[in-house]
Amino acid sequence: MSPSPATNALQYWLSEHPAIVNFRWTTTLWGSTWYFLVSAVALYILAAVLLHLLLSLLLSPRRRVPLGPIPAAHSLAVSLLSAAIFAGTLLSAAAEIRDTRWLWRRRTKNYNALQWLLCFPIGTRASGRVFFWSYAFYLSRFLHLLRTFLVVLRRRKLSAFTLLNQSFLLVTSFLWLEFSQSFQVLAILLTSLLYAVVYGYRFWTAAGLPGARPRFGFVVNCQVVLLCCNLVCHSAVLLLHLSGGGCNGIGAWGFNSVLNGVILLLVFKFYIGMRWRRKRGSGDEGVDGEEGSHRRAAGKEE
Ligand SMILES: CC(C)(COP(=O)(O)OP(=O)(O)OC[C@H]1O[C@@H](n2cnc3c(N)ncnc32)[C@H](O)[C@@H]1OP(=O)(O)O)[C@@H](O)C(=O)NCCC(=O)NCCSC(=O)CC(=O)O
Repeated sequence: MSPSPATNALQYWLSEHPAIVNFRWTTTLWGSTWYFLVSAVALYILAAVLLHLLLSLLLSPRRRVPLGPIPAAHSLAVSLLSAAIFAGTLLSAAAEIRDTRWLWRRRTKNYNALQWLLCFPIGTRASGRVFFWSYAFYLSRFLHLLRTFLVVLRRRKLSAFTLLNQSFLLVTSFLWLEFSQSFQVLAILLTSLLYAVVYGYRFWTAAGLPGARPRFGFVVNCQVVLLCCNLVCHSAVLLLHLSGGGCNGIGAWGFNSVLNGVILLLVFKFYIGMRWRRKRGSGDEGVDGEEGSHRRAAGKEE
């Protein structure tokens, strides 16, 4: 059975368009220099802290800044963009495996698609389809950062975790491209799927769509699942690196593993604390999603 015109169009726009196939990570691309990365992270942290301090000086701690439909629109935009990145990466990875399998097989016998997803052959360059989507993921981080400012305005909350987590993710996605790091295809698939689900949920609850009931611990539960999957994949990368001919970008991978380990510890600490508080019967703002805690707070204020 031949694919439908809609499937063909999707395939073309997500994995066969010349801009995708001929993509190359070069210093002429927006955001591709170390100077830009360091400035962006510093500016983000500074702007978030300044906004938080400014609001603390100008408004009482319980006063929230109403933002109307902006948080819901932002959640919808992040969710749709993440779903597009997920679909693009999936189709591009399939096309890349189909087109380059012969090349890796020539170098290493029995090298299969799963191994390629976990461990790029040494000498892999940041060009072609999957790196196009890696760049799209890196750019999408900037849209993602806006949420920190929306949370500061609406919930009057700024946690060190958020600053750390968002900065780490920006650095991680830059390193993926800069060092053609192994495992990035799987990491993008898992992370963009998580964003599509978490932000879809945030949009759904914010817009009050049918069945929109904030669920206790939804975001942190999703986070724990993702980080556990990452842990399993990281172990597999290490195993392949040590047992085979080595994986490309292993230095960047080691650095990202440390960042991931720090986030994993913070999330687990938060998760255990949240469960423990729930057991003792005291609620915790923010564990059932932004919209739920916002609505509770709004209810208290009204
Ligand atoms: C789940 C997320 C969508 C959450 O993102 P957000 O956009 O809400 O941003 P955020 O950073 O402000 O996170 C806030 C949420 O974290 C949860 N949370 C967990 N631990 C927390 C802690 N210690 N302090 C405060 N909040 C904490 C809360 O439930 C809160 O949700 P709320 O505010 O609703 O209560 C995602 O950003 C995330 O954290 N992903 C896990 C890290 C990740 O993706 N790693 C992949 C890297 S792959 C990789 O690195 C591969 C490689 O090594 O190469």
